[in-house]
Amino acid sequence: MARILITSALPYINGIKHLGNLVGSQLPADLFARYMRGRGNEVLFLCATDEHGTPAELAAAKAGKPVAEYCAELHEVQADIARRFGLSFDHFGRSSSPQNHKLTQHLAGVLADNGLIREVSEKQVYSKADGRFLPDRYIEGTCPNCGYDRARGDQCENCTKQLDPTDLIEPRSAVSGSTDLEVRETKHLYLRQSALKDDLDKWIDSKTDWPILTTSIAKKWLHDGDGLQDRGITRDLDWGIPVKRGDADWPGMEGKVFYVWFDAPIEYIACAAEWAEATGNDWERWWRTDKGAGDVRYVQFMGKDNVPFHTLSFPATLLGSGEPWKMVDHLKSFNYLNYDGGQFSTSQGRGVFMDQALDILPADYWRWWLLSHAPESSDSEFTWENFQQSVNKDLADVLGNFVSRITKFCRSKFGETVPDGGSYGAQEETLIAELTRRIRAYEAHMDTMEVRKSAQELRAIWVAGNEYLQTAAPWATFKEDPERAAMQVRLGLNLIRLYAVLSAPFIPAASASMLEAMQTEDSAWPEDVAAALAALPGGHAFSVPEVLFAKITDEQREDWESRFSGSRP
Ligand SMILES: Nc1ncnc2c1ncn2[C@@H]1O[C@H](COP(=O)(O)OP(=O)(O)OP(=O)(O)O)[C@@H](O)[C@H]1O
Ligand SMILES: [Zn+2]
Repeated sequence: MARILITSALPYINGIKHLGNLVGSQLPADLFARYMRGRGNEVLFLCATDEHGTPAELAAAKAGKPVAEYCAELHEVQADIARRFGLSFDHFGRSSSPQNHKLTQHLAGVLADNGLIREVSEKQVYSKADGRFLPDRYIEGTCPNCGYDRARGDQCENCTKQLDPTDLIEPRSAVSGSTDLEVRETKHLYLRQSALKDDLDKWIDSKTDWPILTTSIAKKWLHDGDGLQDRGITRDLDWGIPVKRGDADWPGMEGKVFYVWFDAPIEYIACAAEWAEATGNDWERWWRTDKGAGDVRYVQFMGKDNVPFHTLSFPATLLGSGEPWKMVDHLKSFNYLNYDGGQFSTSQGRGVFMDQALDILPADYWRWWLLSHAPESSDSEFTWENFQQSVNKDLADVLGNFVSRITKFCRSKFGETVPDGGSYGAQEETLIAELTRRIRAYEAHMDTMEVRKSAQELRAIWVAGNEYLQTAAPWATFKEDPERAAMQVRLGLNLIRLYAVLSAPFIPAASASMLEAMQTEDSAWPEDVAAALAALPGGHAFSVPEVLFAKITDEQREDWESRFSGSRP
């Protein structure tokens, strides 16, 4: 039994996530966690809301709530939706937790002790009306390059020119619109990533099995231009983790907080401490190599935009601390899922959001489509037509139909118990050989987190059962050779249990219904396929389940297509 630590990129707090966020992080992480548990491994699967930073403050202001209250509420909203999507976190924490405050301050202190933090004096725009410093993207004005009047302080989105806030003509606060701005001097802490460049480079080079998407992004940031740059890890904000050096105050840093990208990944560790406190477990045996984490395999899941922070910044924090923290072993990254000819966008409310998805269909329909179309080797696109086709074909016609046919046929000829009698012939031996080959291939793809290939193989496993049923045709056999038909039906009913076990990582609710219909709690992984297909013996009672997957009609598709064509209110 292996020990596997799994984290998903932390969903940001300022709203409900869209299907792109889901398939780029939490959902494939859940697939892997469920699979690894199914194989009998010890798994710790962690996720949390990422709660600090300016966007959270502004979203709270818009909602007319204090930011702490807003975050607490949105955390509950996200936790509830995650549960309804079947995301099987062992703990869903919060980056604002006391555990994360303590650990973030501790790591900053140790980095400073190791000479890896320097103080930098900077000029930043201060808005008197708002009573705060404004991050670049919250300053708007006219672009000096093209004259666009809503250019942001970091970039003009009209002509794409990169800007500094001081380049803008007639700058104003994007928060209040106030033009009463001034440039003030302020001091910040920088993490000396450049000093860790060679160590990081060596560490990345030792990861020979990482996706090219992951290593190419890391290498680009390490070597392009002047190479890896030092990074500011503090901000002039109210909401966040106060800058402290361990337990001690940090002279000159009063009133400042750590930058959200410094504390968010540290929450992966703090989240385990939250879990330990809630459950009485020991978190250090998952995270400290001097305290039992030496045999842990740690896998992270995220979309491509998060890769630099996970391959460079967070490892710089851990390596630089000189403490025996567990470092990531495998980093699975994803390209983007797009929505119907454009991009998913939280700020523009474009696409389908997790709560809306669950309003129209159960989680398994979405889980199957999203995972079987995961944006692995390139970006992929959600269209309603493709969604309808895949769901109807794979889930309704192949898997659902198989379950319905075999259970209903058995009930009509043998009653609701697994029939006795008959023995395997050549056809059954061939099927078992094919299933064995395919299940071993499925395991290999799941082990290496090849999400689409895993889905393809699982579908092929379902198809093999359907084809067997079609050619064995127990309804025809029954007339001449009822014993043989009994054996065919018994095999078919056992296939339902086998499918439930294999499919659980993708479609956990449907799998549970299948096991319930088969009246069994035996969800042992089929190491030996022939033995697995004898798990339900003659005489075992079962029931005919409700329709597992209903087909999506053209009317439904058209209705949803128009309902989700604009932006979320
Ligand atoms: N369209 C997408 N397809 C796949 N993954 C995505 C997509 N958009 C974001 N992600 C990933 O979703 C995860 C959660 O992201 P987060 O909550 O920070 O939202 P985000 O990146 O700000 O997205 P958005 O700007 O659309 O709100 C991250 O790992 C991110 O890389
Ligand atoms: Zn411009």
